[in-house]
Amino acid sequence: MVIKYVISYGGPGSGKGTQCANIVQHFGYTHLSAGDLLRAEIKSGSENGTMIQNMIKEGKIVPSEVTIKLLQRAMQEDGNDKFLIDGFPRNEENRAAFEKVTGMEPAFVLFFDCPEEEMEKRLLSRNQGREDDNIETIRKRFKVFLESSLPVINHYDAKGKVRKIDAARPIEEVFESVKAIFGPKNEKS
Ligand SMILES: Nc1ncnc2c1ncn2[C@@H]1O[C@H](COP(=O)(O)OP(=O)(O)O)[C@@H](O)[C@H]1O
Ligand SMILES: Nc1ccn([C@@H]2O[C@H](COP(=O)(O)OP(=O)(O)O)[C@@H](O)[C@H]2O)c(=O)n1
Repeated sequence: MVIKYVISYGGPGSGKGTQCANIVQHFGYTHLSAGDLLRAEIKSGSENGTMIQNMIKEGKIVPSEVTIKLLQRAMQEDGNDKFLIDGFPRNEENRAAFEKVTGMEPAFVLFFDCPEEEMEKRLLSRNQGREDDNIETIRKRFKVFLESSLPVINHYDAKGKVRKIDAARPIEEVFESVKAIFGPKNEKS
């Protein structure tokens, strides 16, 4: 089976997860959120749980090998051939390590571009009880995003794979842009 994956990329609160849920409905991809997988790992009481929890509280990026193992396991268990990988890669090391381990590159990268003020507003009203949605951790996450995003985007840009979307618009409008990128031929019948 030939496996294909698309990356959902953007700052914290840019709306990646929200758009991924729409894409799953419309285009039949399996959504794999790196953040959700890491949070599930904390809950499962695994030996890495405490380390992951501390990193997330500080807005830091968990070592690649940990996140990659979780993604690979989820892909193997699912059995679909189309994956939407959300919140990964978060930095250049994430990207290079994943491609080395799997030997696969993404079909394309959806880049949800959103100003910080808007992302901050959304995160502060997200109400999912997340330990990292407080102003102190949010600022740290923005800093990490600013520092780590450019090399990742530049890498994919050089390969012509970045599809930049203005994510500051209402959810439905953003999804119209997403649909135009996936194209009518990929819609579920
Ligand atoms: N286009 C949008 N306009 C307004 N609010 C949005 C939009 N997209 C997402 N949201 C809301 O903002 C918050 C963060 O969105 P989410 O999809 O969780 O972001 P991310 O996965 O990028 O961190 C959620 O509460 C979501 O309902
Ligand atoms: N590839 C990843 C993705 C998330 N994470 C951690 O998980 C946190 C939350 O990521 P997320 O993708 O669920 O949420 P947002 O920060 O995009 O809102 C990040 O701030 C990191 O601490 C990570 O370490 N490595």
